[in-house]
Amino acid sequence: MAGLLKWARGAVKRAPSPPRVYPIVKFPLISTSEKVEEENFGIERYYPTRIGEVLSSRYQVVGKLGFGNSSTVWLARDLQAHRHVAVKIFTNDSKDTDEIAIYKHLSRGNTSSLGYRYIRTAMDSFELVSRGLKHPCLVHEPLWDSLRTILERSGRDRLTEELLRINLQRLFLALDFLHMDRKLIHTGCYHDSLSFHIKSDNILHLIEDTSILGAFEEAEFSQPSPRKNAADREIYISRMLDMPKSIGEPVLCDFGNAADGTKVNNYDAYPDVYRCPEVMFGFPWSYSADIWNVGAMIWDIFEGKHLVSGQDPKKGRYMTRAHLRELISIIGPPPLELIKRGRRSAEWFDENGKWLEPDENQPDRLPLLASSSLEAVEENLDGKDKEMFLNFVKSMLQWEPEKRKTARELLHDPWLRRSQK
Ligand SMILES: Nc1ncnc2c1ncn2[C@@H]1O[C@H](COP(=O)(O)OP(=O)(O)OP(=O)(O)O)[C@@H](O)[C@H]1O
Repeated sequence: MAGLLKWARGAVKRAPSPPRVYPIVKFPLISTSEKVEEENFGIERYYPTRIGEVLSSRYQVVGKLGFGNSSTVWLARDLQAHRHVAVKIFTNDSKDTDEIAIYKHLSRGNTSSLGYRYIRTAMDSFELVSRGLKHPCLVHEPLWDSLRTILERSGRDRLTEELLRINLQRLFLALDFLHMDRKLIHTGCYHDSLSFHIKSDNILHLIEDTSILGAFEEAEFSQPSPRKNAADREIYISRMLDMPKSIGEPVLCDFGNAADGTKVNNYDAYPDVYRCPEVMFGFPWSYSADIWNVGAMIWDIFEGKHLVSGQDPKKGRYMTRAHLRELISIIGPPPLELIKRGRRSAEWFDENGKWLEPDENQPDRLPLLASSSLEAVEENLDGKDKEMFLNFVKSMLQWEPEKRKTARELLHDPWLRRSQK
């Protein structure tokens, strides 16, 4: 009987759709002298995707969603499952096969846990080959704008307090799953110009109103996006998805550089202003480094500016000493215990934990800044709201990693829970 039911279910399964035929139509042509999107990162590294192309005998590309340093991302129609998907096609030099392994690892966790809903998952993976070189590919749920793009679209530079809470609640659920269930730290290695930390670009939104996917496909079909003809390919301008009827839940993305939390991680990680004290001082970092990262990111999306600049007035660029003295000004000096643990502490502190001020022998040092506080640099809230918000932020921006609250503890924070009226 069970076999018969299975057969019946299979028999009524829809046959794969035939690929849509893309007629040769006119499209706005971009001058060959203009550099377009991924061309700025070295075009020969990218797979020469064409709109209308069927990938892996299953996914027909219907438009370009975006690009990054290591991939292009395309909206595709899954001809077998009769739905839209996002296909991320990695460059031929990418180390992002790690990302595929990480998605496999993520899917082996407790997928019924709440946090799993708030991380980007992979539905499939395959490989393309172009000019003899491999391009790993991941298939994801199509997602809507990132937090950063939402702010840009709305012409604002900061989220409302309520939106901030909603996003952070989901983010901490995602991090709790990542840290506790999967033993992963979101941000691992850090390359000079690339940053893979938790940031507003890495928080995208689920699409509940799927009509925007059909509208995207039709818009590309009837009014093809501008493109440039290059020797072996067409280079397209990405198309934005329309505004959905309502914005779906936020999901955390970009796990390609996640670090194994069960190992001792002692290498340089996190880009400049998001870097936690343990990385600056040079001792091992763990899950709590992500928490510091979130504390610093909150400033970007709620205050409309970085918490610190890290700009060294004498060197004219980011320097750890400039970062440290800004932090000292707003959260006070680091405890002696922490200074003693740091491999690099002697560069900035004496053996009693006192900041090394400039003197005749070392005039190039930076003097400490005037003392300020998080209260003084927070500009949006007043009274009780401000007090509760700052207590919440301070529980993340603790010099000592052990004193930072975990993602799970932060979910119980009184300021964060205030929205659940
Ligand atoms: N699932 C998705 N749905 C819709 N758009 C997406 C999706 N994934 C990525 N994008 C779009 O594609 C862009 C590039 O994606 P992503 O940041 O993952 O690429 P990347 O090559 O890993 O970037 P980088 O290496 O520069 O951080 C994103 O900014 C986003 O606009």
